[in-house]
Amino acid sequence: MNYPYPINIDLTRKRVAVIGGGKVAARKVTGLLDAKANVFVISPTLCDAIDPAKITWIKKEYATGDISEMDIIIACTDNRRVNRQVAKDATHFQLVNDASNKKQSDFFNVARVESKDLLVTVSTKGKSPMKAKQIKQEIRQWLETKHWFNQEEG
Ligand SMILES: C[C@@]1(CC(=O)O)C2=NC(=C\c3[nH]c(c(CCC(=O)O)c3CC(=O)O)Cc3[nH]c(c(CC(=O)O)c3CCC(=O)O)/C=C3\N/C(=C\2)[C@@H](CCC(=O)O)[C@]3(C)CC(=O)O)/[C@H]1CCC(=O)O
Ligand SMILES: NC(=O)c1ccc[n+]([C@@H]2O[C@H](COP(=O)([O-])OP(=O)(O)OC[C@H]3O[C@@H](n4cnc5c(N)ncnc54)[C@H](O)[C@@H]3O)[C@@H](O)[C@H]2O)c1
Repeated sequence: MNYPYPINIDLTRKRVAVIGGGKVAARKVTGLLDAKANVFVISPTLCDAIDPAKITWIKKEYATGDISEMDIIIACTDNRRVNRQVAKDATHFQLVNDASNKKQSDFFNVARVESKDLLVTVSTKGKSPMKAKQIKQEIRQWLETKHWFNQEEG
């Protein structure tokens, strides 16, 4: 992504589809539920880290048409062909993240440090997510030394 446009989105009135129910899906679902999004998981399986009571589980393999009513879509099955199909099926007014292919993504998820009155986000523009995670941890430590980040809040 050469020209990213960073924004904070209110997802409380949005429908977000996560395709796949594995480890990566679990991380994305956690962030989406923190943001109070209405989350739909389309996947034949759901890993233990996803609480079925907190999402709508559509227990099936992905098929074209499943995302037609969704605002935001995250494709994170372990099958790149399926993820590509999801990206192809999305219309121009839907936003898609293909977790297995940067080139097919309209947006990237970011690493974040958050407390009640502060949100710091980190992106390497897709180049190194591990580095983003590491930088996030260092920013958190730095904020703690300044007393700008209260662990109990965030
Ligand atoms: C920040 C974070 C947010 C989140 O996920 O919410 C995030 N990835 C995180 C972790 C992480 N990602 C990966 C590992 C294993 C690494 C290893 O083992 O070496 C770990 C570490 C872990 O799992 O601990 C591997 C990986 N990631 C991507 C690909 C595919 C590709 O590069 O095309 C592959 C290879 C898959 C494969 O091999 O097939 C792609 C993306 N990952 C992004 C975000 C976006 C760019 C962010 C940026 O601009 O910097 C982007 C482009 C799309 C997206 O996902 O939005 C979160 C840390 C959150 C935190 O902890 O704070
Ligand atoms: N972007 C990131 O942050 C990141 C990080 C690591 C890996 N990845 C990518 O994410 C992919 C998934 O990783 P994982 O560890 O979550 O895998 P996983 O094996 O834990 O989970 C895969 C999930 O996809 C589901 N699935 C498979 N076929 C499906 C279909 N046709 N329709 C719906 N669901 C289907 C499975 O049932 C399972 O729930 C990896 O292959 C890799 O390419 C992305």
